[in-house]
Amino acid sequence: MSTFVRPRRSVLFMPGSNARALEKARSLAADAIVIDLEDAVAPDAKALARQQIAATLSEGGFGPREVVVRTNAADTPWFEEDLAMVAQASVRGAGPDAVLIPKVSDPETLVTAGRRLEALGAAQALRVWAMIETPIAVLRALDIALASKNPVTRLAVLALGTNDLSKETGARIVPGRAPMASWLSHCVLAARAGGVEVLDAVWNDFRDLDGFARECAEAALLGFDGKTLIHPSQIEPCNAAFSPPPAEVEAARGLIALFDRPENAGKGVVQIEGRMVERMHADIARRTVALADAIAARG
Ligand SMILES: CC(C)(COP(=O)(O)OP(=O)(O)OC[C@H]1O[C@@H](n2cnc3c(N)ncnc32)[C@H](O)[C@@H]1OP(=O)(O)O)[C@@H](O)C(=O)NCCC(=O)NCCSC(=O)C[C@H](O)C(=O)O
Ligand SMILES: [Mg+2]
Repeated sequence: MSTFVRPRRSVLFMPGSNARALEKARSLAADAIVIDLEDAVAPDAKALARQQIAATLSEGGFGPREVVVRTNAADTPWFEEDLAMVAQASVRGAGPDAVLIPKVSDPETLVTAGRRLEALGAAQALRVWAMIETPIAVLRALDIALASKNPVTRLAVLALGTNDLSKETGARIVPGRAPMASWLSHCVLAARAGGVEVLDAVWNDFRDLDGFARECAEAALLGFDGKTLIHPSQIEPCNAAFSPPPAEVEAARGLIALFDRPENAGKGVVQIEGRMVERMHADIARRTVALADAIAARG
């Protein structure tokens, strides 16, 4: 049985209006980059940023990095043009891998956006990612995640936005994130129920790499696939936190081999050095190995 995994450990945001950052992104070790048209671009710079992003997409050169464009929110005057730019790039064969829609608060927004992409002729391969960053979005995270079952939505990933959540709720962003911990776990659970991946939110204090490393470790324990980032210095510690450690990969290979032995073919449970392992552990092990192999393939 083969398991396909696309690493999304480190997902770096950059303003679509920042040519230097866009150029740098081609050589950074992030698994994915998100070129932003929303918060990182001032209202009077939106049109220019859109043009710059279209040109950047045409130029390409991002190698194995997944390329994502964040539009403005669906209820803003910029959304239609943002989506059209992405769709047109996609029609030219120079589209990003995905479009990230901020402030998604219900599944209907994803259905409408998906239909619009279809009408604009966007390639089927273009995926949609949704930001969960409003109180209603957290409360409806399961409905939003389950929208992935409707192919028109193209939904593949949920990304948390704790800056907006803090703004909307008054909950503070503090080390350990106790005020938001239940929301984060709830969103991980919802994403898994919907069969989509889920990314933790950004860490704003980009000079504090120790605090950042602690938050990455917490996010990995919570079950996030990776974390969104704002600065290149965050990539390496983030990749380290979300990569399976070599000992875990070795143990996973051993476990798979054990279940593959002819004498264990009919067994649902075996033991390794006094520890019970079931076939579900072999499934987890296959994912670990697939992720490790995909990371190794990136060099
Ligand atoms: C935060 C920054 C404005 C800091 O930028 P800067 O002052 O240029 O930092 P440095 O001098 O330390 O930069 C060193 C070099 O690295 C390049 N750089 C910096 N940031 C990026 C980046 N994000 N991508 C690519 N390259 C980057 C600089 O150009 C320097 O290069 P060099 O010239 O070779 O020395 C800046 O980091 C920044 O703009 N970050 C991204 C901000 C952003 O996109 N924000 C929106 C997403 S976060 C969000 O929306 C939250 C969410 O929605 C929520 O609700 O929580
Ligand atoms: Mg936000």
